[in-house]
Amino acid sequence: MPKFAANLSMMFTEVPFLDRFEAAAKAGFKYVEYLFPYEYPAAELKAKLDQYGLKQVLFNTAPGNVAAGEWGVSAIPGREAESHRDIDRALEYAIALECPSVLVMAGVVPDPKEYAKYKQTFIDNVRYAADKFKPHGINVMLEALSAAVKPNYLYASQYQTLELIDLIDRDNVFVQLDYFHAQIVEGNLTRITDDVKAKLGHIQIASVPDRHEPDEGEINYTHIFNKLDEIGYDGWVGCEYNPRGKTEDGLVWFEKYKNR
Ligand SMILES: O=C(O)C(=O)[C@@H](O)CO
Ligand SMILES: [Mg+2]
Repeated sequence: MPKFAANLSMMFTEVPFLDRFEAAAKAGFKYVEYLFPYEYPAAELKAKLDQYGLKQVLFNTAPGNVAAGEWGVSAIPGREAESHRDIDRALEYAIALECPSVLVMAGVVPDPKEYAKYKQTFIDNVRYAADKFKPHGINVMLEALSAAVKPNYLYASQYQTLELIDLIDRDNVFVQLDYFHAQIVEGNLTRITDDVKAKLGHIQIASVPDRHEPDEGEINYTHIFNKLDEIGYDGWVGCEYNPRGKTEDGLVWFEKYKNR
């Protein structure tokens, strides 16, 4: 059965960020992921992980100017120096946190006519990340985002992710398959799982359409978790959902998985 990671950006938001490590551990999680570590010194975050016996499995490169609609800068032509700085900073955190994977955020493409330039910029910057991460055994994740969450993000389909990975041509770049986005964009989740399995590096889950616990809505997660066992997936599954109510109250689905 999959190893589940609590997403501390979305779960346990009843308490301040630094208290969410304890809350996740108390709820039975052994692994955590979250969007960004950069507001805190890495040593402070590592101390929290160690104190509660947790392993960090994923975080993202910096998002750029979120208030201005940005969601990553690594695809934006002219922002290469900033992208490289963000990647270098992410690497420092990944080493300090002993985190095996970092999602390199691409960014939105404001004008579809510019798409090819953005795509090539992203390919070049991800190659930079992959080459910097490689000696440390750290992997780069690429995640397709649905327009429902981030309109005009560089890529929305799992098949675009696969094409990008092919073009980037580095052996430490993998698919981060978020079933929430994949269901909205293309469905066919069983086939998608088979199609990406050779390059599958990380998974995220939530119900569709409401992005709640994985026990309601369009996706049959019992089937998905069995499918992940069938393909021999041994990575992590990030619980990237907005709890319906109090986080702990929504964890009934997790009971049978929590000792893994
Ligand atoms: O939005 C998501 O889904 C994510 O996983 C974020 O980390 C990146 O947009
Ligand atoms: Mg996601």
